[in-house]
Amino acid sequence: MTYDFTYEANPMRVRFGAGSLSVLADELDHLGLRRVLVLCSPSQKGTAERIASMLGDRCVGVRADAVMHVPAEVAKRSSAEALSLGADGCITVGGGSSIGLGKAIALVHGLPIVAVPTTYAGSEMTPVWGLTTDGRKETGRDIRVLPRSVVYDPELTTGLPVDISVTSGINAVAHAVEALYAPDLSPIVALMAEDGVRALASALPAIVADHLDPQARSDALYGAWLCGATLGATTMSLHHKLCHSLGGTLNLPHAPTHTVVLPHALAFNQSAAPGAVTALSRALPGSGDPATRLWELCRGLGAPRSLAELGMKEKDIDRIADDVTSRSYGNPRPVTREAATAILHAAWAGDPPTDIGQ
Ligand SMILES: NC(=O)c1ccc[n+]([C@@H]2O[C@H](COP(=O)([O-])OP(=O)(O)OC[C@H]3O[C@@H](n4cnc5c(N)ncnc54)[C@H](O)[C@@H]3O)[C@@H](O)[C@H]2O)c1
Ligand SMILES: O=C(O)CCC(=O)CC(=O)O
Repeated sequence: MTYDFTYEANPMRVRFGAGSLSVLADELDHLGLRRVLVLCSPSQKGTAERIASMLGDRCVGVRADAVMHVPAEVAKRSSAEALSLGADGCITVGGGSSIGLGKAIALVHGLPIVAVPTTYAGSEMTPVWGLTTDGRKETGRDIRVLPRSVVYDPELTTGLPVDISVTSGINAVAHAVEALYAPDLSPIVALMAEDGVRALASALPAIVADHLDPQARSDALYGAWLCGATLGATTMSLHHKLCHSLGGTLNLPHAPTHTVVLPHALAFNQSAAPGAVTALSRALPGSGDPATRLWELCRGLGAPRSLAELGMKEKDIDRIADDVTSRSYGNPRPVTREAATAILHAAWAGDPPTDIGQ
């Protein structure tokens, strides 16, 4: 094989292990942080308060108003609070919504983030921020929003409901799938992507069988770390653009939307991404092409199958197709308005994935 690639490692520390929440204060010492604000979603307030009491007077407050897709007004309010409390950093505990709020604050005030992820979304591994203003979600890259330290404690994920575990796990798989056909893929990222998919594809059925299974929870979080790192290292394509448009414009739930759309976007791209097909065929169980294997895996996990069941109306297909074809991004196959409409229609209806346009 002839290699030709660029790879840039993201500067951050990772502490991984059951019970590793106990090293959080060490991480603050390492970064020289003395006055941190803890951010979380409303349902994670208990964990956030536990962290606040562990940290004592090094914690200046808990803010529990993180919500999906980071509405600009929530970001503005939390930034003002961080400033007025004199915070020198933020701890984000929870999923991508909490980390997204920390990133919005970091983008404006440069406050460093220590992330404690409790879903598999992978935002903690990326310099990618997202912000929704007037129903349009914008994303961008800025190294200031990359968490400086990430504490992965699988024990904090045992309470993650099985349905969220499943969809969040497939959200992670989506990062690895699109990394495998990204224009800026490198060999090390390909290894991470394949192993991340393998880890999640074996851990998720075990979590569905027993959500307290410590090995499965550890394997799933390990897979989420790898998949998140691939998102941080590469440029995402059609699948992520479709999901951002569906989430930002129609406020569809992030991880379930990824779960429904991924087999269809992959089915469309497979013929133009032979390397991704080979890697995914090694990593995913079952037989047939990777899109079909993924569809079958999701079926076995009891995941949602259609955008209709997530609340999307058929009449919205045209609007989203217009939006994704008006944006510019790389994709292994050119995306026509007709193809975008057909992919969205199949995902809306919950049809099995087929190679639209062949
Ligand atoms: N910028 C990036 O790189 C990136 C990557 C992935 C996702 N995201 C963003 O992250 C958001 C979605 O993240 P998400 O899917 O993690 O959803 P989320 O953070 O909204 O979490 C989903 C729900 O699960 C709850 N929850 C989280 N951890 C829990 C636990 N251990 N036990 C019980 N409940 C728990 C949360 O409180 C919330 O109600 C979206 O806004 C998405 O755009 C960003
Ligand atoms: O919405 C964001 O913050 C960016 C999200 C992203 O690129 C990964 C995802 O859609 O899961």
